[in-house]
Amino acid sequence: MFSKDIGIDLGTANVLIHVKGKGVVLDEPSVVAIESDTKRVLAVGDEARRMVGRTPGNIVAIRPLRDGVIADFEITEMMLKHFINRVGGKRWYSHPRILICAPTDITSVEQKAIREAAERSGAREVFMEEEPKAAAIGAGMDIFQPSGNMVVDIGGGTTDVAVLSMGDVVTSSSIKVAGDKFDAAITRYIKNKYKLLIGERTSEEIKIRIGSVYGSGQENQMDIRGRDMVTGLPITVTIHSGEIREALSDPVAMIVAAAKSVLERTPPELSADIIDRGVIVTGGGALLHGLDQLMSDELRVPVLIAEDPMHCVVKGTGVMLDNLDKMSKRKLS
Ligand SMILES: Nc1ncnc2c1ncn2[C@@H]1O[C@H](COP(=O)(O)OP(=O)(O)OP(=O)(O)O)[C@@H](O)[C@H]1O
Repeated sequence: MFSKDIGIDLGTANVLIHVKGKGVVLDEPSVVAIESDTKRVLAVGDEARRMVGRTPGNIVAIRPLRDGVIADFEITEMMLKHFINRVGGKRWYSHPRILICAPTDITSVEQKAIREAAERSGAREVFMEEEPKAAAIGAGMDIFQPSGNMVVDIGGGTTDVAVLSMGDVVTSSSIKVAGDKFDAAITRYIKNKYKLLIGERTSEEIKIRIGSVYGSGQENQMDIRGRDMVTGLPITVTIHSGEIREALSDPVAMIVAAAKSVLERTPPELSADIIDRGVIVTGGGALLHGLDQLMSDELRVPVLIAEDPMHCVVKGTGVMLDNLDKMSKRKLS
């Protein structure tokens, strides 16, 4: 019988929802546009994102989850409820079970509040799972055997590195260096080199279109527009992949260091498994050109980019929902 269990990847950059039997039904940015004086919500998701950096004074487009933590709890709750209701509408007559993967570093108070928000949206039961676990399962790893599996999930706010065995995390590290820090590094580089101010969305677009972290011959260029810091006027500058590589070298080195530190703390038997199976990279950051070659050079183990890396966590929630009764699960108190 069709069940309405749903899995949610509540990410700092994107929220994805998986409905059992239907697959991924929602994939939208974690952005809410509100009227600052009345606090009225004007738009959520894609529509709100189009407003980032382009709103008049009384409208603000907010990313309520930033740097892997909940920066604005009230808005996060509103956004979560909005998305759950959008997916379920009035059809939640059989109250669903909801499994949520939230950022790794949120506090127990925040976890409790997320659960309550989901319950108020009609959930019968709410479960929370660790993001790297869902990412590994969604990437197709069998983490329930007594063998080592290593996943590096590079999202918007955080990079989570974990070695999993027998269904649980053995060694891990979570750092607040991921897609947002890449964008900030690009903004800084262009400001210093060209005295050009660009917006958050432009730096993300540069990263996605010509970003590269490994000099492999595939060089691209892009014309960017922004405000000249000296004249104050709009100008266009052409930038190249090599420059973005330079801009991203520090944050990428921090991710490599986090992965090395996890490998160094991993028991030798599990390390041997990782050499055989390789490290899997998930999350939007996995799409950065050349990341697999760079990491594999640095870590000296095979590194593979997951198929459809931005959907791994939510796909993992789908698999976990199928096994909810069998799997060891952590229900919030
Ligand atoms: N082609 C691409 N190349 C590089 N980065 C990309 C690409 N596409 C998306 N991204 C980046 O991926 C990030 C979003 O990834 P993802 O949706 O996995 O994060 P999230 O799950 O919301 O974040 P978190 O795991 O921190 O909660 C953004 O920073 C985005 O700019």
